Amino acid sequence: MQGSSSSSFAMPSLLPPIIPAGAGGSPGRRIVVAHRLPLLATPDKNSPFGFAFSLDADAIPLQLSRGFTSPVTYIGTLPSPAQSELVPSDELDAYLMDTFNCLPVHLAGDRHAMFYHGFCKHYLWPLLHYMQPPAFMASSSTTAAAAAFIAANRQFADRIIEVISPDDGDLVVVHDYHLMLLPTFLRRKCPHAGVGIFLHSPFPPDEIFTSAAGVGDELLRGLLNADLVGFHTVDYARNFISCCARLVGIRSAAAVHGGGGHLGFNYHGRNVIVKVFAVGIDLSHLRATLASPEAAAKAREIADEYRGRVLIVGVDDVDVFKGVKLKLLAMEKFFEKNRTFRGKVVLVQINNPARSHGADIDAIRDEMDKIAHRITRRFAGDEEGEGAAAAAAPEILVRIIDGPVPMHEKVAYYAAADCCVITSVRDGLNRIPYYYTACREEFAGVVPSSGDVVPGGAGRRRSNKTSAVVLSEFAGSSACLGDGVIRVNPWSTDAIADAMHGAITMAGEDKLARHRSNYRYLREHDAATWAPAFDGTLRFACRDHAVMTFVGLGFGMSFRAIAVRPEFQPLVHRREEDEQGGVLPGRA
Ligand SMILES: O=P(O)(O)OC[C@H]1O[C@@H](O)[C@H](O)[C@@H](O)[C@@H]1O
Repeated sequence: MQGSSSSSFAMPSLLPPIIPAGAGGSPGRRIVVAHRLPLLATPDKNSPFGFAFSLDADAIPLQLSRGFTSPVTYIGTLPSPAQSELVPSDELDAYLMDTFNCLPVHLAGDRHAMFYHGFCKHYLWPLLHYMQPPAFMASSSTTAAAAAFIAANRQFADRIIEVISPDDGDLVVVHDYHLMLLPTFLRRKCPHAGVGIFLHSPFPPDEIFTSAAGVGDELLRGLLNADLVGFHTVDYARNFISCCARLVGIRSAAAVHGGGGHLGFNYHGRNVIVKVFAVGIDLSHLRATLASPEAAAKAREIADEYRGRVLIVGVDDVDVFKGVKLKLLAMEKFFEKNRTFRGKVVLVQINNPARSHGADIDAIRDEMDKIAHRITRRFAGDEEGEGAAAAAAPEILVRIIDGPVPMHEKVAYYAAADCCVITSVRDGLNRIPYYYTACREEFAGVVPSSGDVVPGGAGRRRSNKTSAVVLSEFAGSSACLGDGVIRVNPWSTDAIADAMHGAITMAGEDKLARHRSNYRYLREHDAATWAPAFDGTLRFACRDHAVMTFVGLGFGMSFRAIAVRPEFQPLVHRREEDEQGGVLPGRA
């Protein structure tokens, strides 16, 4: 029984090919572990489980598994709301494994809430986004949240232990910050496991990370218990290395440069490689979405609705770090500064549903609504200049769409937009500029160009195979796209407003050159390129596992006394036991 898909059009197979071990692919399986399984769950009375399941094509771990040449097993929690509502059973586990290669981790409701909302989203997420968490450490609820985080990471590791066979070449690929402690638990029970972890979040400088008193060093050790630690950018990798030097005592002099553009540590006699990997978008899946009748119909609807106006698009999670308030304030400034554009430019801001909750999330929504209404109140119907008579009086200048918006509608907005604006104050990568650029290229022709309302563009129909991206310098993707984007400091609303103006009035050749440069990057770094790169480095990092000997604590290590929070104490005690002759992480 296959769960119903969220969209009605046909998709190419999303699962990586099933290749029997030893049949030409890399040996062993890849056990891909993430907080969530790459599944969608919709309530379904006809299903024995109460939910119908389908693969979630937008799940990053699924997209990034496309390039593996080994069979893949996914481990993670069930999608919401199944995670909290479904009663675990062997039948369910067997069904998900048989149908989707998915093995669920059943975290009890309270534990999951404390793990995810309590520790991950309210503590780790701000910390990794360079925010010190002072209130957290004093709170008593924190102890429970930290304990849930530890217990959840252990439970994930236990699930891996049930299926891993290191001697057959199985390797574990862990996604993201929720599971930073997982390698510690896994290595205790399975010292020879080959483990790589990729952080999709930023990683802060040591000055910030030290504020996680009594927690940070164990998180670092968790990462160091992997064989490969991957990041989006060189800055995050460098920050991680300086945190390791400061909190765990690994002297940077002990880090050795590897041939493949990576840094290597010797941690307890084991090689640990730190490396940057490009994460792109799944172009083949995007093309299938763009080819759907739903996308074309939506694109035509958008073109009709915004005909004669320049469309700016923004798509963001509702999250304090996405800088959406700054974006709206900049839009207000843009209309203040550019009277001739009043009535001729509209911002459509799509808010993805928040995955967490709290006063900060509610506050963002309220502020966005207030600013959007104020912009319309101040500037709607106030247009002037040559096109004033012709332009229909706009009802709104900023339209906020509070998600969920299906992918086929998002791609239609991207394809129709003359400019995309992302103003995160801190962001691991942010692939929205990638999607926008790809949709402009791949969907050209379906949506009429609005070039005729841009000064200098009158009378000319510009090709849609062009795009303009205004991107925060604090988003990881700005380092990847380089000069293809107009880079801004999002803390300056003047700078954003000027960048928006620059983007929509940019000379055609300049715009085309930037678009081509961005699109080339997307083609060269398709999501399918991640797995071979990560897998190859992981296998290289694990090459000595079979013959590893204990090098000794003295090598490149010096420990200093760090006060450890009580809930993290069990980890430390175990480590001390290990160092006294037990199972030392990575020791043969
Ligand atoms: O918000 P969550 O559920 O903790 O998920 C975090 C991840 O969410 C993804 O959407 C982002 O692309 C990642 O960069 C990020 O790390």
